[in-house]
Amino acid sequence: MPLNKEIQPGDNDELTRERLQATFDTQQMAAALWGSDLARKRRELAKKVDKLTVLHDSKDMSFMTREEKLSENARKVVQMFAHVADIVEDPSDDAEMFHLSSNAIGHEGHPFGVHFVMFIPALKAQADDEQREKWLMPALGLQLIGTYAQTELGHGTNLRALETMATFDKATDEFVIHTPTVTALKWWPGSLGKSSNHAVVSANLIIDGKSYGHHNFMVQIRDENTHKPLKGITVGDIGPKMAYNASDNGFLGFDHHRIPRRNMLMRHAKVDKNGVYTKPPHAKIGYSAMVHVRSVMIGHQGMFLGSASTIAIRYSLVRRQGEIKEGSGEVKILDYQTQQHRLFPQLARAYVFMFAGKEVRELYQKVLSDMEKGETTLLADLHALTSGLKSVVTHLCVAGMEQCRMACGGHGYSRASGIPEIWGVAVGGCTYEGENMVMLLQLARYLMKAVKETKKGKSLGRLVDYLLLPQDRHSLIGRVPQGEYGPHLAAFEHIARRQIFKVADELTKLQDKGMSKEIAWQKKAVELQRAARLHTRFYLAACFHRKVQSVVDGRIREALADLYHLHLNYELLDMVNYALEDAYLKADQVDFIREDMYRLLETIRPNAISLVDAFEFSDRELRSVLGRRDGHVYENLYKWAKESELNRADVLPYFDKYLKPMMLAARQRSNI
Ligand SMILES: CCCCCCCC/C=C\CCC/C=C/C(=O)SCCNC(=O)CCNC(=O)[C@H](O)C(C)(C)COP(=O)(O)OP(=O)(O)OC[C@H]1O[C@@H](n2cnc3c(N)ncnc32)[C@H](O)[C@@H]1OP(=O)(O)O
Ligand SMILES: Cc1cc2nc3c(=O)[nH]c(=O)nc-3n(C[C@H](O)[C@H](O)[C@H](O)COP(=O)(O)OP(=O)(O)OC[C@H]3O[C@@H](n4cnc5c(N)ncnc54)[C@H](O)[C@@H]3O)c2cc1C
Repeated sequence: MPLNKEIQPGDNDELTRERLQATFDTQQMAAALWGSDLARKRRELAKKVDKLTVLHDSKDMSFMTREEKLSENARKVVQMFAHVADIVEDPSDDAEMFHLSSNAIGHEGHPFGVHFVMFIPALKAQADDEQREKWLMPALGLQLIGTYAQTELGHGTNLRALETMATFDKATDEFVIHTPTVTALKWWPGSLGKSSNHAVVSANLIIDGKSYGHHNFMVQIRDENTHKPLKGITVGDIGPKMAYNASDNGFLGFDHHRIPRRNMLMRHAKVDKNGVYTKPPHAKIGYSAMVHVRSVMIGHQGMFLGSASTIAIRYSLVRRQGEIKEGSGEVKILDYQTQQHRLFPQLARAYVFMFAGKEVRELYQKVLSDMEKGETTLLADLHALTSGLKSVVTHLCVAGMEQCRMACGGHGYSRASGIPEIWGVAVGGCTYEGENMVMLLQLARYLMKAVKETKKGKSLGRLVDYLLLPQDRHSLIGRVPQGEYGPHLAAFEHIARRQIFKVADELTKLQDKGMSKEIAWQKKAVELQRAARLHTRFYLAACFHRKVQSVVDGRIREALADLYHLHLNYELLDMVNYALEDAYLKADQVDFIREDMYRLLETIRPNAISLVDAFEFSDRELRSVLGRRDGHVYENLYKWAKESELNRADVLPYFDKYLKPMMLAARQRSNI
């Protein structure tokens, strides 16, 4: 059977020749990346969106003001819901809906961004049956627009310091929601500024003067018809951001605003009409919407890096600059070893982040169904895993995307490349849903607990059972037959385990000297977050291994294995200092890793375009002139530049207003 190679009439010949070299079928690789069902659905929905002009951008968003962006994406999201039944197979499938929104709307935000990613998940996990009936159904039916208002101007990380109050008034059976200070203003919630009319609000529950910590409350903030803020509510937009500017992240204040008692989300924690409080089965069950987003972010971030890699690799096959052999003509920039070394490891990361995203979603679904039954044993594992992955993946994604941008030279800096916007959206992920450093320390807590269990000969679970294994003193990399990569994965494991035990021992020593647990933790915090990173990078490498092993088709497995082996080599070199510290690796082994990595760059080179084609991003979804599937970059860059708002007239008013009078005056002075 012929292999699918994504060749279409009118394509740039250079790219066609590249595509013909592929050793595998791109549609089968897409199935490995997305899952065969989702890959098929993506392909079909992209075709349908192409035909539905109401879903198309009315102009490039780079040339729009914020208000135009908000209005444009509100228009498109409404059209998207109006046509949803004709486009997707299952509107309740988050993954399919995400791809529809990615094609039709892009990633700059829209009024329902937080509605679907946090508001609804919060209701699903925390509202009781009656409350689900009251709010979840209307929310799913788009009768209201919700947001998730937790962060305040003064505090985002330290949730225990949130100041918004929900004081129970027994006499009226209501909560009084109040913002006591300026720092207590809710700040940042997506779509709050101008779009939402409801919010899940985190506030301190106070009953008879006693605080029970923050809980979630449903608050209507705007009138459903006039959209004006309700009495006692102040709400607005927090202003422009690095990116994500089609989202109206907002502020929100309450002046003794009253809501019924039953507006507290009461699936787990409860308050009855007498003010009697019932504790939830797990203290952090109210954090479930955050865990939900952290779990979806992994795959999304992989997709962002996949988009940037697609743009940079396709462009690097069109762009020619300089000669390798004098007189033999300018080469494609992807033929430079430095360009391959810059881009292929990012491509490999994009692949593994997408695989890890799938694994973590499966664990999330399991925990969610357990929670329905009041079972919370796996919550700590999920929290630890998502905290580490969220931090490592977002960090490596933005570092990788920056490599992609630089690899496109000057044109990468233009918004026409599409990279600045996706970079800006992805980098937000380092901060939202828990600042990365803070979340790494959450994982470190879990790892330190795991060490304690290990010392008793027990394991906390599958994610950390490698801590029970003995340490090898020396690596076998380069000491076993060429082509065996078991020792590479063992090196990730060794490095993580060693750092985890090292910092655990250091903490114990400090405490043995009389230092308090908290101060010892501070003294070792940098080392602790390193342990969390190394653990997560081991998890990612092991996840890549699991994926390669699971692929049945030989050609796909071989092409994926090349990426996997590159990943092992590149990441090991990135963290090689840890393996040199205890002489686990010797200098000749580091050289071996390097040489093997250079060999793999050459092996991957002929498959490069097909490895990015396999993401199957449509041009509409990619929104990049450089990353166009057909490779016709230059004529389209020129066309794009002509759309610039500055080109609407040959002479703009500021010339006559400022520059001309200055030059005239200067000329007059020089004539005197
Ligand atoms: C259809 C799909 C469309 C998708 C479209 C996607 C586009 C979307 C784009 C953008 C959307 C952006 C949306 C962004 C939203 C937000 O940012 S919402 C706000 C998020 N805020 C945070 O993440 C705050 C971070 N802070 C915290 O989570 C916590 O404060 C903390 C740092 C974890 C500490 O909490 P706390 O002080 O309460 O707890 P500790 O005392 O430190 O720890 C006590 C123990 O609890 C354990 N713990 C903490 N959290 C959890 C949890 N979630 N689950 C389980 N266990 C938890 C912690 O580990 C401690 O355990 P131990 O005592 O055993 O060690
Ligand atoms: C694009 C975007 C969208 C958002 N959407 C929402 C939303 O929909 N709803 C919502 O409620 N919020 C939202 N947020 C807010 C977001 O969740 C918070 O900004 C985030 O949790 C970080 O909190 P912070 O801003 O208080 O940072 P800070 O905690 O002030 O962090 C500043 C620095 O202090 C360090 N630090 C803080 N605490 C510790 C610690 N314990 N140990 C070590 N270092 C520490 C951090 O590592 C960081 O370097 C959004 C934010 C962004 C950027």
